[in-house]
Amino acid sequence: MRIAMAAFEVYPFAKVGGLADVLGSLPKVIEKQGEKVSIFMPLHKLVRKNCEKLGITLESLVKSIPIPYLQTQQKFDVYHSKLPGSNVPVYFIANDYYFSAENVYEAPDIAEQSIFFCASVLEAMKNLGMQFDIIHAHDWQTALIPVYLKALYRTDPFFSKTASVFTIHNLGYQGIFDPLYMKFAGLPNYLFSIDGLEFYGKLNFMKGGILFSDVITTVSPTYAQEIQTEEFGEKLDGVLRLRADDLYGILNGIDYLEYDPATDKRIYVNYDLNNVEKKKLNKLELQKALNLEADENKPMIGMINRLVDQKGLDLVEKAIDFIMLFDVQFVVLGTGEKKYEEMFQQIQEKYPTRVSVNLKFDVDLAQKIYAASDIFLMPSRYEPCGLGQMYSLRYGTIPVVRYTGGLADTVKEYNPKTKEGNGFGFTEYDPAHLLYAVAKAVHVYKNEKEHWNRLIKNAMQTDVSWERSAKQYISVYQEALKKKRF
Ligand SMILES: Nc1ncnc2c1ncn2[C@@H]1O[C@H](COP(=O)(O)OP(=O)(O)O[C@H]2O[C@H](CO)[C@@H](O)[C@H](O)[C@H]2O)[C@@H](O)[C@H]1O
Repeated sequence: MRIAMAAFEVYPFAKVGGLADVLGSLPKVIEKQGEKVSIFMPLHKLVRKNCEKLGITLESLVKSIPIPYLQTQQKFDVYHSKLPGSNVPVYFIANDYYFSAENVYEAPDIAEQSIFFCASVLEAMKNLGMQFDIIHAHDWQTALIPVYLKALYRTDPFFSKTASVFTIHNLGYQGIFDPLYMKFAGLPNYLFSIDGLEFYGKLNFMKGGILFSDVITTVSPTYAQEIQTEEFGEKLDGVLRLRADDLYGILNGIDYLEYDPATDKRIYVNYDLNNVEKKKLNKLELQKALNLEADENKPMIGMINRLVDQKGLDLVEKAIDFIMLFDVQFVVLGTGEKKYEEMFQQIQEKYPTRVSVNLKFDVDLAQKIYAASDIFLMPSRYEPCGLGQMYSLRYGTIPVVRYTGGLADTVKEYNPKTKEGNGFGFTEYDPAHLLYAVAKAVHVYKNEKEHWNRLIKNAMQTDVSWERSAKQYISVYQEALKKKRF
């Protein structure tokens, strides 16, 4: 099969959150399993910067391609490179007007930007004569690709054998805009209806992706069920129930080659299951680097997140003073909403010797925290899959999570009787429940060394690789070809 993926973030070219990790790793594993994968992404300013840093040169393929049906004179160029560590081609859609913001999601008009990208991807394929069996679009920024395929390109023989797959990485971001963008996008008016892109009087790109793709996936089996309920459905639960037969939940994985504590160059000291005591050296080094008391026996709780409501940070705010009573260290890495940045700054001021708050985006520091921490905190309000807990497991850092979405699919409560389980968690969205889960973890860490060592072993042996999930994607692609509608 020839598969084209389209997304706004691909690691290492541009990363804001977990979407980049998925696009930077899944295609490589699908390729290893014998399929041909290509990636299409915008040539963000950040991509140019990262390519410079990584010594990657981009090859120019075509220049100044117009898109006749859009209400813009803007044209696009296509550049080409490969996903590092693979043969997966990456095609960059370049246009200085739309993709010159400092960061990925900072363009002045993200609706126009997304429309321009989606149309460019399809026009680039035609222009370069690249036909695909599957076009796999990720998140709302690329959700108009399946819409265009079913609307404007429906009778185009070039795409007659192409099926589309749309993956929801996060239903919390849908791309909701003024209906006037229908005209800019060159989409027929009849699509602006309750059975189409209309959403409470607005235009909803993600709704388009859900309704017009041949198959929909999301990033964990539990989240696939949750989003069909009113509680998690973000007002699209009805539409998702309508397409329940074509909706699959496939758990994300992580790149086992890139993220391996035995070889990871970003961490201070490498270790594996056979010499896991060396993990503590990472803690000692990080304590020194972050000006915390260097004490290998102090439990260190790590947290790495985009600082947004989704991540359950209000629970942390309410529980933190009690958590600090356990005589722990707390290391935070994240950027995001101002209110949360301020909240963490205040926590840092209150506990200057035991808390380290790092309000920046730093992938190297992230790995150091995954390796150094004893406990990784992820109390999300909702979590489509979550990668932080997966990196933690791989690095022998015990996750304490709220059992929702992919967190419920990957973290299993430790049972001291059977010695099974790889972490701790809670279900009710409540600070007391979070506190209890942290207390359990700290208690075992401090008083039950044998169980703690078993937990580390179980965590590091948990399979969070892509192998199984990549197979599932391939069979979903085959389903999409069978299910291809009109
Ligand atoms: N300040 C910082 N510095 C360095 N690295 C940072 C960082 N802040 C976050 N990160 C990194 O960004 C990634 C976050 O990924 P997650 O999957 O946990 O959440 P996210 O909500 O972004 O992803 C969405 O998409 C993914 C992919 O499908 C789903 O797993 C998830 O549930 C969904 O919300 C991790 O690799 C983490 O280390």
